[in-house]
Amino acid sequence: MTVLDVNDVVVDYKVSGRPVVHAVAGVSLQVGAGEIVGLVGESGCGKSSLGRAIVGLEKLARGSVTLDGHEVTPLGRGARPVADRGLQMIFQDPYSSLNPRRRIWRQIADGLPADASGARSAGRRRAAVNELLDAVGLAASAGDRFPHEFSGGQRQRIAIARALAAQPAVIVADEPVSALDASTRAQVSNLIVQIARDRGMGVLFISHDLSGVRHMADRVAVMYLGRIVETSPTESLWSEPLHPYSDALVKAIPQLGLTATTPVAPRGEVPDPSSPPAGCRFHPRCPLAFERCLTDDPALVTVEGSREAACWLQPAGGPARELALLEA
Ligand SMILES: Nc1ncnc2c1ncn2[C@@H]1O[C@H](COP(=O)(O)OP(=O)(O)OP(=O)(O)O)[C@@H](O)[C@H]1O
Repeated sequence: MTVLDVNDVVVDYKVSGRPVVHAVAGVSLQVGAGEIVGLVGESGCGKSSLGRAIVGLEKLARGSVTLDGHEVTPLGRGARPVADRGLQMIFQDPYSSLNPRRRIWRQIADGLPADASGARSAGRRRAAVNELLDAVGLAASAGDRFPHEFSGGQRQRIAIARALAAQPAVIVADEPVSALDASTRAQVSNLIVQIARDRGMGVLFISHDLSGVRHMADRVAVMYLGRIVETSPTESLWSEPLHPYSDALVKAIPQLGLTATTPVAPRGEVPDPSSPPAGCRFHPRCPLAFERCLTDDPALVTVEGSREAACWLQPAGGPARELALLEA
């Protein structure tokens, strides 16, 4: 069941004296209850801008965001704080979003909904906070401490507890584990998966680390220069990427056990989003580009039921199949 429905969202940045940056150029995306959707792509593709727009931290130039059937980001209202309790965001650096001078339990308690009588007693609020601390693997005593007393991984657990306090339907997590060391990264990723499953909560997990996403996401949306170019179930993306850009990202990951395979980064750089290439935005970097790609912009279309791709080679055969044909 779809819980978050992002429809044709556009985010522009206007800086005086400079051309407008079209960071998100018409993105539609859905997240189901209890579903973890990875949003991947190179730096500068617009992932953070999209995530921030979804929770209301960036102004939408066009489009809508619907949560549980209710529009939460009306067009033209402008940027506003994360106002809808049903949508919470976790950031890469939890320290910057925690108040250094307030005890942890109070910061988590701020997110608790008021109960039927309008306010919760201090004792009940503290008990609710203790439950949340327990849910993220921290002792109740952590609530009496201050942010600087915790490691990066523990702070991210606190940020998750604080987001959970509002009982969100969806969490947008923007690179939540990128700043952590490898073992902590796995633990915090696993925690997010477990919480999403236990609570039926949707997660949009933004990451430039495709291999990390592979172990936790049900589905992956690949973003390139402000657009979604492919959405696929995670394993399908791995075994048979439909879009040449997804193909390049998968090939850029060192394959365990295949020491002979040299990872190949997508060639070239992400173009300037203030003047994207004509036709398919990926064509200047695409090894499979042909005439039509230079002039016509491919829409994201359904391929094979649960998969979508924006490529003129689809639905009649993507990069993986192309390769198979060449090798045959
Ligand atoms: N506040 C801003 N003002 C102007 N341009 C911005 C602003 N924020 C982002 N941009 C530009 O918008 C484009 C998309 O940036 P965004 O941070 O959303 O991408 P990203 O995929 O999340 O990259 P990263 O992983 O590096 O954060 C980039 O060209 C970036 O320079």
